[in-house]
Amino acid sequence: MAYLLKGVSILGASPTDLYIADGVISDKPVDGAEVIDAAGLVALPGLVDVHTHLREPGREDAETVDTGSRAAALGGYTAVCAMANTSPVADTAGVVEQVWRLGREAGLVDVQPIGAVTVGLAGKQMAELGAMATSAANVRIFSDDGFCVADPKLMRRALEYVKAFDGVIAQHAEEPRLTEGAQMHEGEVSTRLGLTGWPAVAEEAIIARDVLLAEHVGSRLHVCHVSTAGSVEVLRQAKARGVRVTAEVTPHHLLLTDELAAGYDPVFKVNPPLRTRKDVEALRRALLDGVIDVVATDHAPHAVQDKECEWSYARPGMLGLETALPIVLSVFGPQWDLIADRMSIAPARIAGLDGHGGDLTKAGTPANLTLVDPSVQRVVDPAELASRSRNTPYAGMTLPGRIVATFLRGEATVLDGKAVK
Ligand SMILES: NC(=O)N[C@@H](CC(=O)O)C(=O)O
Ligand SMILES: [Zn+2]
Repeated sequence: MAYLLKGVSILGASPTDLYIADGVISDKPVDGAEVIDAAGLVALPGLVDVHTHLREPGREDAETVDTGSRAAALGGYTAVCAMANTSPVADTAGVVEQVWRLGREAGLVDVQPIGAVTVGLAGKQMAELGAMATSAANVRIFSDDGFCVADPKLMRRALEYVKAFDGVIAQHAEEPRLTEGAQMHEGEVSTRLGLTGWPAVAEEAIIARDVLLAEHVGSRLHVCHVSTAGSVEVLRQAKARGVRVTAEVTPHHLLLTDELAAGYDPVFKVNPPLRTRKDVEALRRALLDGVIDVVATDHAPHAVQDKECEWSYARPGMLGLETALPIVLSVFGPQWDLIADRMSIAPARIAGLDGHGGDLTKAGTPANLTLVDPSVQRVVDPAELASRSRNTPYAGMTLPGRIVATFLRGEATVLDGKAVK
């Protein structure tokens, strides 16, 4: 199928005609191309998420590779990295290949499996990182996300191991002794609500340790869901010294604060927890100045019984794929170059996903892109989400931006705001 995006604005530039044929951007008119009236629409390189929980295998009641892929495409994504905290854990070549194959079958986004760092995410014994790296899934990112690789010797060995093939360890930075029993951010609000707090230093201490380990080994570290102003300062110093560290921030940490816990609605329970206004502002500045490299959703679907219960019993995590771009647009406005870099180009580079995050003005670039209508305001209705779960913290909120179409290697996965298959 060939397409002509008529009058499209590439990253906010003046309107032009963009042709897609044979899976790539074409610089000459293509006969018989299907014409899409793209006046007023902005083309972005397809979004790439380095932190998605797809829940398959094991919790198909919360999400599957298929439903999660659909949510991703509808959110403007063309690639997602699937976290390893499934059941069984993605700690062998067999499981990562299964997830990779399910992604291919769904065919809506490129699903790039992340492998566990330790067997069963138990933090005791290194998983077979090499076998996962050389498997069909071609794993490059390893993470025990959900848990921190707390043992410094294991962390060091993992960093050393992946250096051989330029892999990266993505750390969920949480010193477990400092977060025992934690229910929310430790501060004024937790004191008032009588909930045990997760102190900012539990995150910052691990990041400080890990940038030193990464520096010592000369290997690549990626920090998941950075949530505090202090973490930003640790990262700023490490980057200034040339440490090979990258970092992500979630849409919810860019917008929401710990005050939301006051209603005890578990939809706002997440790890790391929502922090303070001061943290939110520091994270926004860090994304703007590049100390934080990417926006990652940490899309964390949960079944109703795991979320609609008493706060302390509820699982942490919130949906993200279908609302990420609207949230980022609402926070930063139409800064298209920034959005393209932090949500597509930089994440594709971190994940080693060639073909994503390409230059849409160049002929021959793989046609992975999304078309956004920034003029539309939409109310988030959980019932309309493609995800199998409903735990969005944005229900009822009016957000800017509608994903009109998404293309994966030149094939439409979303047209007119609807998934094609
Ligand atoms: N973010 C969360 O609160 N939960 C994630 C795990 C994680 O990303 O730490 C999950 O798998 O549900
Ligand atoms: Zn995590």
